[in-house]
Amino acid sequence: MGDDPHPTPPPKLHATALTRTFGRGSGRVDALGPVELDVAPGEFTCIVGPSGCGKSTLLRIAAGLLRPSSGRLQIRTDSARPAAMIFQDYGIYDWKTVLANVRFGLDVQRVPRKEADARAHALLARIGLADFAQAYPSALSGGMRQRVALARALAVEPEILLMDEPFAALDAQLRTILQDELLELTQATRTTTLFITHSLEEAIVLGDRVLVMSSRPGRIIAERRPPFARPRTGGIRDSPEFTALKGELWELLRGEVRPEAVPV
Ligand SMILES: Nc1ncnc2c1ncn2[C@@H]1O[C@H](COP(=O)(O)OP(=O)(O)OP(=O)(O)O)[C@@H](O)[C@H]1O
Repeated sequence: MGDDPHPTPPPKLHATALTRTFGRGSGRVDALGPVELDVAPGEFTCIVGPSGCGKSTLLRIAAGLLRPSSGRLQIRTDSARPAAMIFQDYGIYDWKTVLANVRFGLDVQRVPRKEADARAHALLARIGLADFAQAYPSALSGGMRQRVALARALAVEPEILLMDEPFAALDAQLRTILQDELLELTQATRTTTLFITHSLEEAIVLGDRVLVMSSRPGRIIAERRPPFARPRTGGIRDSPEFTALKGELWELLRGEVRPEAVPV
């Protein structure tokens, strides 16, 4: 066999036979799996699935916040800061200024103050918050707070970005705006991302791949690749391909969302 001039890079995230249960005996809940999942470097993977199917559990295992019950999940790391996570509730510190919040991970990494400030200011400018560097989060709207959380996560140039319903608390218009901003940012940085959402629209706009999970215990039951070249913009929402894929994904999900409620 000759050497392949373009070998496929190993996945950034690799999960195999991954399961998680909570509790014991009659209180036992099979929350997740078995899940097989590979995420390639630079790939933006979205996961959609019914409520309670184990999506957050999967992400928390990826972030190292929770241990699997069986199987394993590996993140291939080239740096000391493998993963950054963003939650729905922002997770930013109210007692720190916006600048200090964005710089937080860099301070932990002991990046020299001057360089850390420069990187934080550059990111704030990019997300339209340059004028708020010295403000405290209490002075910001929900959308602005989530932008700060995003800037803080990206500042450390993570190997993989883990996002759990980051826009769920925002109103529809703001959500669309932040989707477009995240699209632009991640297309520029090519950050490997695992993104959980209830919104099919969000998954199609952002994802290289959309994975559909079954009801609990969540397994991956389908994969679709939105047929939109990169760099793409939010304008794809208006295309017939978008509407068709959204319909197809909804059909896949429909059987999983509270199956007991579906009339026979
Ligand atoms: N710490 C825990 N102890 C006991 N059960 C848990 C725990 N964490 C999650 N569960 C259960 O595991 C299942 C999966 O929860 P998880 O939060 O991962 O689902 P999800 O798909 O993220 O849900 P949602 O979309 O509603 O946020 C649920 O039935 C939940 O009640």
